Amino acid sequence: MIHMKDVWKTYPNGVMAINGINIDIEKGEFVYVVGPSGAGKSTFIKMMYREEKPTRGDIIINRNNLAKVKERHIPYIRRNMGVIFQDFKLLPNLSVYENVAFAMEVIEESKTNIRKKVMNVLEIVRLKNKARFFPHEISGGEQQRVAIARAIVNNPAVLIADEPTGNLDPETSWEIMHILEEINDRGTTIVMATHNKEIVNTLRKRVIAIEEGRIARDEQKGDYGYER
Ligand SMILES: Nc1ncnc2c1ncn2[C@@H]1O[C@H](COP(=O)(O)OP(=O)(O)OP(=O)(O)O)[C@@H](O)[C@H]1O
Repeated sequence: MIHMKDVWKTYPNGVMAINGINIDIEKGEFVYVVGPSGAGKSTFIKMMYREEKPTRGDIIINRNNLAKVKERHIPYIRRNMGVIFQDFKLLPNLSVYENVAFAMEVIEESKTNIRKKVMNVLEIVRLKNKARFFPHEISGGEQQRVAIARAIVNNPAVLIADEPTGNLDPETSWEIMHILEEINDRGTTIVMATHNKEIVNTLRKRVIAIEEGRIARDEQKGDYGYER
C-alpha cells in the first residue's frame, strides 16, 4: 500500500530531515510513528500526502509514485487519502455539516447522496446531532471528530494523522483513538505520528521509531520507548 524506497529529504536551508528511509506498510495496517522532537516524523508524514517532496527516492502509494507525480496531479492523489492534524484545521465559517460536505467530491452526486454520505460519516464519529453547529460552538474533541469525518468522507484507502491527540486531554484522546480503531477495522490503513506514550503502550500496534531521520526501530506491537 505504502512503499518508501531510499527516501531522503533535505530542506532548502540545508537541514537533512530524512536520511535514507525504506519502509513497507500494507493495506489495513495501523502504524504509529514515534521519535524525539525534531527526529523527522512530520517530514516523513508530510511526504506521504505530498505536502513535501523527497529530495531523493521513491514513495509509492496506491501505485502512484509521489516523488515523480506532476504538481497538477497532486489533488487526484490526495483524493484517496485522508489527513488529520493536531490543530484540526476546520473552516471556521462553515458548519460541521458544511465542513464535511466541502471536502466531498460532489461531481455527479445528487443532493440526497451528498446528505446521505455526510450524515453517515457524522454518525461514525457520533456527531449527527451537532451537524448544524459551527466549530467555535463545539469542544476540541468534537472538532477533531469533525476533522476525522471530513478525512474519511471520500472513503480513502489511507488515513494519515500528524499528532491527532496533541491538543486534547487524555479522556478525549482515547475517544479519538477508539474512532480511529473503528475506521481501521473497516479496512482503512492508518499512519499516525504521536508523542502519546500512554496510547502507544496501551493500544499496541506496529511502531516505527524515527531518530535523526532514520528508522531506529520497526516493531509489531511495539512500545513507545522514550520518556515522553
Ligand atoms: N520547512 C522546513 N524547513 C527547514 N527545516 C525544517 C522544516 N521543517 C522541519 N525542518 C527541520 O527538519 C527536522 C525534522 O523536523 P520534523 O518536523 O520532521 O520533526 P518531528 O520529528 O516531527 O518533530 P516534532 O516531534 O517536534 O514535531 C528538524 O531539524 C526541523 O527543524
